Amino acid sequence: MTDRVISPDAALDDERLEASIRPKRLDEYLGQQPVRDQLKIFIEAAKRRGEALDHVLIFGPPGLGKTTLSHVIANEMGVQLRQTSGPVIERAGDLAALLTNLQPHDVLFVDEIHRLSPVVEEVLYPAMEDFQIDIMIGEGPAARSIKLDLPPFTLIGATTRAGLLTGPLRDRFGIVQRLEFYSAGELTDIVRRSAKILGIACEAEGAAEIAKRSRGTPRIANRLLRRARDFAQVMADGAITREVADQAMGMLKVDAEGFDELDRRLLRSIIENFDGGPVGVESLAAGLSEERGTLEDVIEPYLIQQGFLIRTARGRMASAKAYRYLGLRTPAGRAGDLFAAEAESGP
Ligand SMILES: Nc1ncnc2c1ncn2[C@@H]1O[C@H](COP(=O)(O)OP(=O)(O)OP(=O)(O)O)[C@@H](O)[C@H]1O
Ligand SMILES: [Mg+2]
Repeated sequence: MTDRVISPDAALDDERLEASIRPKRLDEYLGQQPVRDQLKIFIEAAKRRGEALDHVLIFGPPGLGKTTLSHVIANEMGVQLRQTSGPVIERAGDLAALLTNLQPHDVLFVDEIHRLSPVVEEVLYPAMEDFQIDIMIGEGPAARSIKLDLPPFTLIGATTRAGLLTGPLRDRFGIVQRLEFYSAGELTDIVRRSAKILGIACEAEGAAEIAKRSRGTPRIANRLLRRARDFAQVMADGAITREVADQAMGMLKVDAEGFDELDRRLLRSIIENFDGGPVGVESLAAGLSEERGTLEDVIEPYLIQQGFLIRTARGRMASAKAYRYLGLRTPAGRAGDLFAAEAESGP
């Protein structure tokens, strides 16, 4: 895993500071309006009926707020949250122990739920559907299976890509929420909120500058805010103005699009080594010495969302926007040429 300032993966110092700025209630959870609107209703309805909330599947790229949202849901429901993750639950017995220790209506949060073993998944199905599990007692010919009743609970599963889940598991979630990249306006609000909590002097324009370069990701926005604070304290008078934010980002080599060296290398590699694509994800990953999963989960989604990268059935292609971004001429017949032609014929 690359160590880069705009990595959406959590770093150690993130973990500590994030605890203080992580939203606890739905109205502190900024952006993701459709998700919030829906959950508000589902939570209210479940509470009025005195039931556990239906199982929730949350998916979206790293750092967009899946874990945060799970805690928010438990808080709003007024229940405890137990946290685990797919790879940690090795045996069916581990899952049984977790489930039988829940209080009625509690949330069991399973991060990286796409990494559950098939055996554990089998146990999960009746637990989710009927609040029952079958466990084996004893071994050999004396072994027998007994049914245990579970308290009604809510399973919240998080994953970076819903496509990695098996069909039967996915079907057992009543509520499926997809998190989208945040707009610059939403991220500005998030930066301002975090600055306030951390006691950082940050002007509105400084916050906007940080937001623009955060790859649509709150975790990155909060991290860039802290780096801008360092810069402001040492190189300026402590306040994060637009200029200070701009200089700090320049020093960190995060450009105006929020891209760093790795993004640029990826786009340049497609163009220079693979003739603009299409190129298969494996070849691309090998060329960059990155893991395929990192490429697909961490680097690509934002480049695709922003229209720099196109995913086709035959592989990845650099768009005309990518050529322009790198200051290269767009070859004829490239996707998005229309825009390039318009842009070039302008004043
Ligand atoms: N909607 C939001 N409003 C304000 N801050 C947010 C929001 N979503 C996330 N954050 C901030 O971003 C940080 C990262 O979010 P979180 O850890 O929930 O991401 P994640 O999707 O679980 O990432 P991963 O895939 O790495 O587990 C949180 O600590 C929180 O401070
Ligand atoms: Mg998480």
